[in-house]
Amino acid sequence: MRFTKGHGTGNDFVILPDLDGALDLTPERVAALCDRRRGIGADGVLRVVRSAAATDAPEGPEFFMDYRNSDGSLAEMCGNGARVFVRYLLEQGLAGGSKLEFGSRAGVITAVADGDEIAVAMRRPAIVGQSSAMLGALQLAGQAVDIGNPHLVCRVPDVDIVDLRDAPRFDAAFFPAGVNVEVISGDASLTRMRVYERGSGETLSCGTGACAVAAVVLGGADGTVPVEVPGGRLTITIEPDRCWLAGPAVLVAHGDVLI
Ligand SMILES: N[C@@H](CCC[C@H](N)C(=O)O)C(=O)O
Repeated sequence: MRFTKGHGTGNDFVILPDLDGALDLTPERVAALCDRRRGIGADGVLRVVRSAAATDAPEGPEFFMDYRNSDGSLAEMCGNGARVFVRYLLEQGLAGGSKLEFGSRAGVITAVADGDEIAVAMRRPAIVGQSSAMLGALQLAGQAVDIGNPHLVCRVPDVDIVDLRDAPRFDAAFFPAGVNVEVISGDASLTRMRVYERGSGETLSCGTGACAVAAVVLGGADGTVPVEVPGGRLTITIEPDRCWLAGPAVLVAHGDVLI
């Protein structure tokens, strides 16, 4: 099976071309591919499939991004994955031009490529309430944000001192499908963020997380926020009816996988 490896600000993915939807991509296979010692290693898998061959693709675009977390679970959306997916479509000649659309479980995504940067427009993040999470013995209050997938954004004095090795405990009644937990410091001129992703653990970056963070930092208003993550920098622009996530997206290898 052919694969490509890519990343967006260090949030890394195994990309599997499966244009006709023939692949049996079980959760176990995804977890094996993402295993950093016994597999290729990644935060998630991006299956590239024609919308006509996908069961959950929205009407319209030719291609569908089937995203899976590294534990094999499905997620509604992956912002960095979307940017890397676009880089793959462009580099493989499956799409052309600087503006394109593709399908995701969160609906149709618009993308714009500009040199090293790829920006994707997702739905506008909605602040949906308050909740809290326990990180070890540390209890953090936060704001819950929905951008297709669920996030809890918690302000801390210094993101570097938070221990994200273990999964945060959260209110399962509030987040019945689980949650991605972001810790942030700074302000709208530059926000620092670390994240523990549902289904993947701590990652170097999370695009939808950065959008959720921007919504909280801007207090629900429109605007642009640079978000610094351990893997680099993302720029988030919230408009009245959508949210742009911009940053680098890179392919690093092509190969054959035997597992
Ligand atoms: N890394 C992603 C988010 C991937 C999905 C997330 N772990 C979830 O389960 O919701 C991003 O860049 O947005």
